[in-house]
Amino acid sequence: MSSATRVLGIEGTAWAASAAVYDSGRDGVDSVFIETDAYEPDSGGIHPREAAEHMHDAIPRVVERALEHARETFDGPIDEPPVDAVAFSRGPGLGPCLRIVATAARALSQALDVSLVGVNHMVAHLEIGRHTSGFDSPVCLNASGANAHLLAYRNGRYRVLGETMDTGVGNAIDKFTRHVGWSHPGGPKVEAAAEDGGYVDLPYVVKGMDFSFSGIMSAAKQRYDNGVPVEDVCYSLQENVFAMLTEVSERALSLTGSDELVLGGGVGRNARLRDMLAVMCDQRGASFHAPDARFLGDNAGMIAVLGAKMYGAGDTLALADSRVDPNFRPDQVPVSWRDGEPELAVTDSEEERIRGAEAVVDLEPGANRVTKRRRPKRYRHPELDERLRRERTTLEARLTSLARREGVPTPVLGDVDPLEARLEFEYVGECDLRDALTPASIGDVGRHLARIHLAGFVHGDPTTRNVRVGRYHAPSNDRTDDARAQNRERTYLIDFGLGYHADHVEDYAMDLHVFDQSLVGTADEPDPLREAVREGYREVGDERVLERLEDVEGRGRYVGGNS
Ligand SMILES: C[C@@H](O)[C@H](NC(=O)OP(=O)(O)OC[C@H]1O[C@@H](n2cnc3c(N)ncnc32)[C@H](O)[C@@H]1O)C(=O)O
Ligand SMILES: [Fe+2]
Repeated sequence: MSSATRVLGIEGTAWAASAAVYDSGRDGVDSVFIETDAYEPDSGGIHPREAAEHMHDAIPRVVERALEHARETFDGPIDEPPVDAVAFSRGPGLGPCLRIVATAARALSQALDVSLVGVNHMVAHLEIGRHTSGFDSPVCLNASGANAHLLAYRNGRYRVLGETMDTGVGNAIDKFTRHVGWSHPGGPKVEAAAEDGGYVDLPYVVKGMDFSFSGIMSAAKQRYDNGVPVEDVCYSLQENVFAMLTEVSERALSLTGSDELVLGGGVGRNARLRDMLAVMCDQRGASFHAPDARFLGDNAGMIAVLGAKMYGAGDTLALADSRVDPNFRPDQVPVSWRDGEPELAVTDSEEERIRGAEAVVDLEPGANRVTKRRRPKRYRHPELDERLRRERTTLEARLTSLARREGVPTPVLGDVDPLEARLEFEYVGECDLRDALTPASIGDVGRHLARIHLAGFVHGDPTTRNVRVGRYHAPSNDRTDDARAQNRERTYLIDFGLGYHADHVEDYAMDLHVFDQSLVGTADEPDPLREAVREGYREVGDERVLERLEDVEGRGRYVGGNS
């Protein structure tokens, strides 16, 4: 008889004082007991000091309750501890709250004489979904209060494929509800009010794999102040914010080639968000999983479950190393418990029909033609859907031509039909850059991006799939230098559908950053390639953009490479 693993978990990063007992079961049927005491501010948002006072009072109570449960359900020898380990949330979260949780966890592990496991709260939000789904290697959307990001497992880490450029998604929604005078947490109230609402136009901001909520939130407050019914604002807020998250999730599936998506985090309790993700996955033939509501918002169950996996891998902490980390990022965690498990590979390339996240693309190399159609996305509100498809089609046509005028190889435009969201292009290149990652082509990309930035616009989605590489076949009447240098390899930028006019260094740096992250996500040894794109950029472009790029990466949100 193999013995079960039993772990007591403690959570208290922000609002939930929670303790849980995970039992892996002897017969393959596991169980999770969770006891939670929520902090509910009288007014305003979460006050860090009040939250810490709540943890101080409530953590001992919930831990006691979990321990009682562990003792009641323990059928081992009377002189043995009722669990194998104590796991706790080490971060990210509010420092004073984290320290109370850590102190309780250390004391308990010592009293019981069992191992101590330090869990990253964000990774716990995603592992619980992987655990309850049974999926092998899903992409995970984390939609929680203080965060919003997409993660995928690669080279022993969870990589951040995309994330919010400002606040977390829950906090953004909660800020709006504070503005209209509703108590915390606002998310469930927005969901309830949205049921009686209709659609009004609001901003929609997706930049490559990243997204931003600040513009849409100010606009929502303004609409409300101007007398738009709050139900309509709530409805439209949900439609736009969740469509942004769904769009980026789809892009992550497309980029990684995964056909599994799991959802985590407190905002995952929202039925409209789950519905959009399910519809998107259904439309592209992927599987979607959201864990039960009790595992979505902050809870110690997810801490205990991941704690058990880490304990199984021998990933425990010495007391001296058990400091908390309020800024603990998910990509800082060495994933000890998935050794030898499948990771997200890069998909194979040339099919005749490519289903990107954005559009269906029909390739006819023989006819030298590519037709791109932005099909309606069923998950999006029809009005929003139509607006995005039309805008992106027109912009893509315009920016593709503009880039050519700046000397950047792009496909020649054939036909444009904004109403049908259809574009026809010349077929260019022989393969995607992702299948021919050479420093020379990547240097080209650096120079190309620098040129369009100097011309005052960004590509918006410069990934290794949006660059084509191949020999240039000049038509016989083309007498340019390029035509004479026929044997030279050419690097084309395609898919300007997310491009926009911009004159801020920050936008240019973000453009480069998107490409940089795509290299990190695609190449096994990204570092020389990352250097090549910077060198190319430096030759043509503005040095300040490269300085800002370092800045962007130095903000700590983005950790690339294999370290
Ligand atoms: C660092 C950690 O402390 C933080 N946790 C956190 O913020 O709690 P979490 O339970 O994951 O998410 C809470 C958020 O989830 C939102 N929320 C809960 N139910 C919701 C609903 N039905 N619709 C929309 N939002 C909802 C709340 O408004 C709140 O903003 C995090 O994971 O970012
Ligand atoms: Fe959370």
